[in-house]
Order: sequence, then C-alpha cells, then structure tokens
Amino acid sequence: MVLGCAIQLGIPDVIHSHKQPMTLSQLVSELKLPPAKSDAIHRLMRLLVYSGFFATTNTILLDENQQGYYLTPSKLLLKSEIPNLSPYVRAIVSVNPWQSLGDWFLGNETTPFETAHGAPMWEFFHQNLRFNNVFNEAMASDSQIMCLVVKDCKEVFLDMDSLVDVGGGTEIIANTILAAFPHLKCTVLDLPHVVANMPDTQNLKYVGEKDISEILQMASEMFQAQAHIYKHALSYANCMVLSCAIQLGIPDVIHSHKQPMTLSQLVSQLKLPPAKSDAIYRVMRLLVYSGFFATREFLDENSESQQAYVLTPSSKLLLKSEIPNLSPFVRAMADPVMVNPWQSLGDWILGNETTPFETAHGAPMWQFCDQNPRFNNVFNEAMASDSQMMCLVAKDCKQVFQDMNSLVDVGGGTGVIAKAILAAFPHLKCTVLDLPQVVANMPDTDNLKYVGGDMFHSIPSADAILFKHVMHNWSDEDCVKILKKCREAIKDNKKNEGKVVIIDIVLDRDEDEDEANMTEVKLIYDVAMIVLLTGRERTEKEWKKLFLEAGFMTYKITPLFGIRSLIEIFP
Ligand SMILES: C[S@@+](CC[C@H](N)C(=O)[O-])C[C@H]1O[C@@H](n2cnc3c(N)ncnc32)[C@H](O)[C@@H]1O
Ligand SMILES: COc1cc(O)c2c(=O)c(O)c(-c3ccc(O)c(O)c3)oc2c1
Repeated sequence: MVLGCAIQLGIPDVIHSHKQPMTLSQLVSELKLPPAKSDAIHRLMRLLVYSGFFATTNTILLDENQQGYYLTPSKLLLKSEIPNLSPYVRAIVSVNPWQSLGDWFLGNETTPFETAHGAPMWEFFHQNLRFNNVFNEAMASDSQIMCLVVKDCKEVFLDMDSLVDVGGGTEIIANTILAAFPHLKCTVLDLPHVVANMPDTQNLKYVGEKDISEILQMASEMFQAQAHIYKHALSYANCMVLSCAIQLGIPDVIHSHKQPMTLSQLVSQLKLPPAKSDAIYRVMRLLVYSGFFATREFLDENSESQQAYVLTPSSKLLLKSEIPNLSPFVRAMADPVMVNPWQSLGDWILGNETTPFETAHGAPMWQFCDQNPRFNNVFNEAMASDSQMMCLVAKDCKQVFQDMNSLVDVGGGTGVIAKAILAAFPHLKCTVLDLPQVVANMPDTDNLKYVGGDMFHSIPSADAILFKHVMHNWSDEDCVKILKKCREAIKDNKKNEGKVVIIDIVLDRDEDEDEANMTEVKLIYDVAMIVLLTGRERTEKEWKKLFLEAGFMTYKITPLFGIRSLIEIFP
C-alpha cells in the first residue's frame, strides 16, 4: 500500500525528472504538497528506502546533513519509461478476495474472489469497466517487461511458422514477437470481450541477434527488480493467508495432534471436503516457506515415507489455548477496517483529514471504535494479546520495579499491565490513571486504585510513572507537556527521587543482529501511526530531545520486549 501511495503521488517520476539526488523539501515542493505533509513523506520514504525502492546519498546542498533521494530498481515504476510496472502495483488494491480466503474454505464458491465479489473474476471484470481497465493495464505492464527479452529469444521463435497465444489479452506479447519474427503467423486466442475491437497487427521490424549471456545478464537484473516490486505489491497476501490459517484453526489442530500431521489428517481434522485439500496444501506450502510451519519426514504404518506438518516457534504463539496468543492481533490487522485506511494513504496526503483512517472511515479511530462494538472488540482483543507477551517478562524485571513503593500506570486502560506487575511485586501501591469513561466502574482493590482524569492536567504523585504504548500516540509537543507533568508528580514525592518508565519502540537500534531484523516491523509501525493515529515512533536521538526538553537529566534504554524497549528516565 505504501508503494502504491508513492506511485499515486508520482514520487518515482518527480525524482527521475529532477536528474540529481532530491532532498525532502524539494520533493515535497515538486509534489505541490503542503509543508504539513512533509513529515509523513519523510516517514514513508524511510520505509521505502529500507525496502530498497529508493536510496539516499548526501547532497552537496548547503546543509551537509541533507539527504538526497535517488531511484533504485524503482526505475521500473516510472510512468514515462518502458517497462513501467506502476499499473501492476496500483491494480493490486483489491484485497477483499484475500480477506475471504478463510470463508471460501468453509463455503461453496469456486474462488475466494467469488466469495468476496459474488461473481468469478472474468465475469466481474466484464461488468466493471473501471476495474477491467485497471487490470488490463496491469497485465500489459507485466508483459512489457517480458517483451524486452522476448525479442532476443531467437532459439525459441525462429524455427516455427505459426504461433497461437492462448489467453493473450491485449496481445502486447504477440505484437512484440511478430516485430522480432516477422515470418510468423500469430493468432491471439482470448475471451470475446477481451479481444473485441482489437485492431489487426502488422509485422514491423527485425531485431539483430544478441549474445545469450548478454540477454541473461540484462534479463536477470531487470527481473530481479520486477520480483522485488511484485513481492511488495502482493505482500498483503502474507497477512491474509496467515489470518486464514488462524480462522480455520490450523495451528490448534496441529498442536492437538501431538505429532507431525499429514495433509490428509489435517484436512480431515479441519472437517473440510477433500476437494479443498489441494488449496490447503498450497496455502501450507507458502506458510512453511515463511516459517510458520515446518515439515518433517516420517514413516507411516506401511513404512512409507510421508511429509507431515509441525509447528514452529512463530505458530506456537498463535495457539488459542495458550498464553501468550497473538492470533487476535493477526485477525485484527487483516480486518477490512484496519486494511482500508492503508489504501487511503495517497488520498489523505492530497486531502485534509487528520489521518488516513479518517479518510477511509469518516471518523478518527477512537470515535469509530466507540460506534462499532464488533470492531472495538476485535481491536481490544488484539491489544490485549500484545500485552500478554510483555506481562510474561515484566514479572522478572526486579531491577526496574523492586526498589519503589508506588507506581502510576498512565493510560493504563483496564489495568492489565498493572495487575501483572502487582502479581510479581505485591509490595507496590499501584494507581491506573485513564480517561474517566475508561476507568468508570473499575473496582479498586487493596493495592490497585483507578483514577479517572487527564494526564495533560495532572498525574498522581508516585515513585515511578509508567507509560506503555502511550507516548507513541502523541506528537513531540504533547509528549513534552506530559513529561513535564511527570516531573511535578515525581517532585511531589517525599523521597524526591523517582523515575519515569516508558515502554515503546526505539528506532535505529540496529547495532546487534536481532535488533536489525526488527527494523522493518518498527518502520511499518511508524507508518501505521500515520495511517491510524497521529503519533510516531522515535529514534534514540528523538527520544533524548524530548527528555531534555522536559527537564530530565539521564535515561537508560533496555531492549527487553522485542520490538519494544524499556526506557527509564531520571530527573
Ligand atoms: C494505546 S492505549 C494504551 C493502553 C495500555 N497502556 C496498553 O498498553 O495496553 C492509550 C490509552 O491512553 C488513554 N488516554 C488517552 N488520552 C488520555 C489522557 N488525556 N489522560 C489519560 N489517559 C489517556 C486511552 O484511554 C488509552 O487507554
Ligand atoms: C498496527 O496497528 C496498531 C498497533 C498498535 O500497537 C496500536 C497501539 O498500540 C495503540 O495504542 C493504538 C491505538 C488505537 C486507537 C486509539 O484511540 C489509541 O489511543 C491507540 O493503535 C494501534 C494500532
């Protein structure tokens, strides 16, 4: 979606026309966007640089620190050049059939496309001219890239007189072959509405023979770039296929089986008709490739070797019977309510709403959740499943929570984390501060008290103040305001020593390899904060700036929770 947005805005073309590395401000001004959108463009580009679609270099402009963007294989996305794969990326915006994969397994339609749209793809296109066009352009762009190589394939096409291109569509490939091999008689066979009104083709020109190694070299580079683009254009498929496996209960069924499970055992346990067996095999093949399952060879009762599925550490975290269970997180991220705002990213940059979520749904996320009990439930379960992971570790953090007597969890919601900390450190007095409507009717206990209030107004005094997943929802200015309130709350404390504990993402901590593997998900989270809310993820330098501005002197970052770190700051 982010790549689709960059194409919609014409970012590759603008950088190409600039003819030299282009700074962020040049890019924003060339795109004729208001300066207020500059930060969002910076963060989108940061993700796209990470995924290899653009690169940066220092420019010779006044400020040495200015980075200039230039094109990488994203050259294949230029609207002015051939091949141009932009239409392909832009066409892949119909994610609905992928979201219907699980329902299709359980239903009777021929394809998930039909489950989602009520008609098979070809019929749907016939009735939907806009999408028919979008799709034909995408397929044509896909053909362009092949055409560049086909013309050099003498060995394939020279020793024949006639050729039928079955399902040849708008006959781009056929035209190219004819141009290179004019002796051929070529026929394109496709559905009537596809070939209706297509003009007859002419034999045009002959292209000289090239050395095969030269073709291979050129082709390999170009098709690598194409595969890179397609991998990203289709990457939502990974989310949908994983979500489908969870919907069907595949991890649970393999877990209950207690030993490696063959395809036929799996299909029969899932109570699916044998006709769906091939589709399950292919869905599982993709999930094995992406590390969610593994296969083992074992001998069955007839001593014949069989392939069977087992769980991996990742799918063990998706079991509904266990804690932690991240299934609700996956299901929420695959939900149309969460996916649609990503498709509105480009429209939002060109429009006036506060977030792409609002562009897609007409209301900010908190308001939408208030009005949609179904989605509110799905989302809350996702956030709770995310918290389960941290609770397991928090109880071992003696050096963080042992030497204090009182703790306020600001924005602590219904107190999930506070309760987990109290279970491990029962000597603490805990207070959860959240908005009055969130903590209304929450029962106080001996050492856990709920306070309805506003953290911008006042924070109860305590030895330590905790913010889990709160700061990343707010702008720098708001974070400094909140942190200043914390200083007052800690100062009020008689011992006059204390700290603020923040649990959130820290970007750019990729000095060790484990951390580096997490960079992509952190950068995606940052763009998610643009798409869903108005917050941001921060580098250590950006965090430090906030702390200093709010009057804190020292801080310590411990990367305790995978993508999230524990940050302690001291007055
Ligand atoms: C993203 S949630 C985090 C919940 C919890 N800390 C967790 O990690 O699951 C942000 C919380 O901040 C609360 N919140 C928003 N504005 C607030 C304010 N002005 N004062 C106190 N809490 C606020 C929300 O009600 C919500 O519970
Ligand atoms: C990838 O999608 C995610 C991932 C997350 O981790 C969060 C998250 O942590 C969060 O607080 C919120 C959030 C949502 C609505 C609100 O009104 C609010 O105050 C916070 O959204 C998220 C969305």
